[in-house]
Amino acid sequence: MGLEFNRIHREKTDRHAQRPYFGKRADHKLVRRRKVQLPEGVAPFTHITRNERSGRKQIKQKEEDIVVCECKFDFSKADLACGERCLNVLTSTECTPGYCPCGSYCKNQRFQKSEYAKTKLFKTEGRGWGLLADQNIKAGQFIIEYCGEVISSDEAKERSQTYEAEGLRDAYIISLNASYFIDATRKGSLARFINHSCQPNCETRKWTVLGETRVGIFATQDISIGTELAYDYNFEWYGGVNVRCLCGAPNCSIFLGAKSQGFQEHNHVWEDGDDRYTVDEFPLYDSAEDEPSDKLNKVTNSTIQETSITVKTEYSGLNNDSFGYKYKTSLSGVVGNFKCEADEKKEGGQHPVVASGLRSNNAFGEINNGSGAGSVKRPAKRSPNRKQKLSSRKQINGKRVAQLFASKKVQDELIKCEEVRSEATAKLDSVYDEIRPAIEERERDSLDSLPPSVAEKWIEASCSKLKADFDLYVTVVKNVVCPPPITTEPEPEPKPNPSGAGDTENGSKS
Ligand SMILES: C[S@@+](CC[C@H](N)C(=O)[O-])C[C@H]1O[C@@H](n2cnc3c(N)ncnc32)[C@H](O)[C@@H]1O
Repeated sequence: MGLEFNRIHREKTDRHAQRPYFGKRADHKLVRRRKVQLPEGVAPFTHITRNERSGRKQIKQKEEDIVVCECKFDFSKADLACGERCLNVLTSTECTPGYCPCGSYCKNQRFQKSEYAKTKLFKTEGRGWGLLADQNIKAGQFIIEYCGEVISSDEAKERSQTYEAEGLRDAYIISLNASYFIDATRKGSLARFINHSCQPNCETRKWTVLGETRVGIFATQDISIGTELAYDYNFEWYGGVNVRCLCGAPNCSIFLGAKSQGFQEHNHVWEDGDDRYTVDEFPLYDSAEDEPSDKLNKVTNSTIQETSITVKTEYSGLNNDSFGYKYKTSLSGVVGNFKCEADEKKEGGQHPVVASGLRSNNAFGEINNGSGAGSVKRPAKRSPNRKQKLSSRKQINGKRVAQLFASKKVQDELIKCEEVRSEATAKLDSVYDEIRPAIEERERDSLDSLPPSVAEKWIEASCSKLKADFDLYVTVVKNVVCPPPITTEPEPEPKPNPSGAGDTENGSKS
């Protein structure tokens, strides 16, 4: 039964490869706006479940860039369709409707279908609104997408200044990649209410969905109903006000951004690793509710009622002076960045997000690239004179090194390696020139991943170059450590002397 379905389904999928079978229905779902009930006192914003790009249409994924997984659908295990072993899941890429062998049973379209966990807004002590789990959540579970308006870094900078001037205390700008940000201030999902914690129970991860990069909040541990959701903003501090972190965790860094290099360079941090900082010279934001709160404790309904009274105090007490902003970075107008520092060691390629917080800091930072087929690291930007720069970099020159060896055999071997390496370098440069339009197109569209067809070419050329480098270095080391034995050339045989000169009397040669 399972096999039979598989065959039929595959045919159906293939037949519709030209025009995705589920495409229309799925697209229709994508633009749906969900109504959410917001508690009284929440500043108005438009709730969306899909990122919006001002003045631009959604990107249409090219057919050649669709990555089809190799899952085999089995009716008797329909629940496992595109589970954790699905190639797309492993590479943080969602399956494309109409192309997945599991068809409508595919479980790997969580962003597309907005398969969020149940959550609820509540009022925290001193940290504004927060989001709590309204159901038990399993470790690794997708909780919600961080949706908002996708904007350029220039736009983010401008908006950040405007929000600050308007006296907006909380900020909701996170970075999507080097050039783009998600601003959830005016339009966003409930993820915008998730607070920072130094001991979080969630994290952000980037996924490639229909060719676009999107950010989701995932549970890092089992979370029971009623617990506040929090992730580590991993922000960068660029100067200005030092803001107290009210997460209440035992390992709390005390100030938002305290772990960042900017903060540590600017403030005196005790060298023995003590988490105390001198703050005398810096304006310190003290909210009315400056006491650390028990952030991840279960929140009962009565707490929600009680704390909602605090809101008014907090917002009415808003004083622009308390921010005392100084601008230190090239991103002028930015108080402090909530900069993401991706921790690539974590499972599945984690992608901490930069959250901007006017209550504390405005944010600009960068999420690292994702991993996987759909999100291969973009080759670093090359300047026009990159080739020149490359060649001026200190590198072993195989031909020159060859001259240092006495053995002709070693010299030839090194010269050969050097030639292979030069070819690989030239090939890499030409591949880069070839794929540059695709890279630029992706950058314009705020994608930090390359289409697989382009990425494959780049990876192949990069690997050849790396191998050529490696071979050259290994050859040098090998011959330094174990030089071939120096053999003295055998003496040439003397030519027979027709005149007999040089022959001794007894016939032996002299
Ligand atoms: C993305 S918003 C989170 C939602 C916000 N609490 C609200 O009421 O809309 C980020 C802002 O929340 C506040 N915040 C988040 N975590 C905090 C923490 N651990 N300590 C102090 N303030 C925090 C900061 O003002 C920050 O700018």
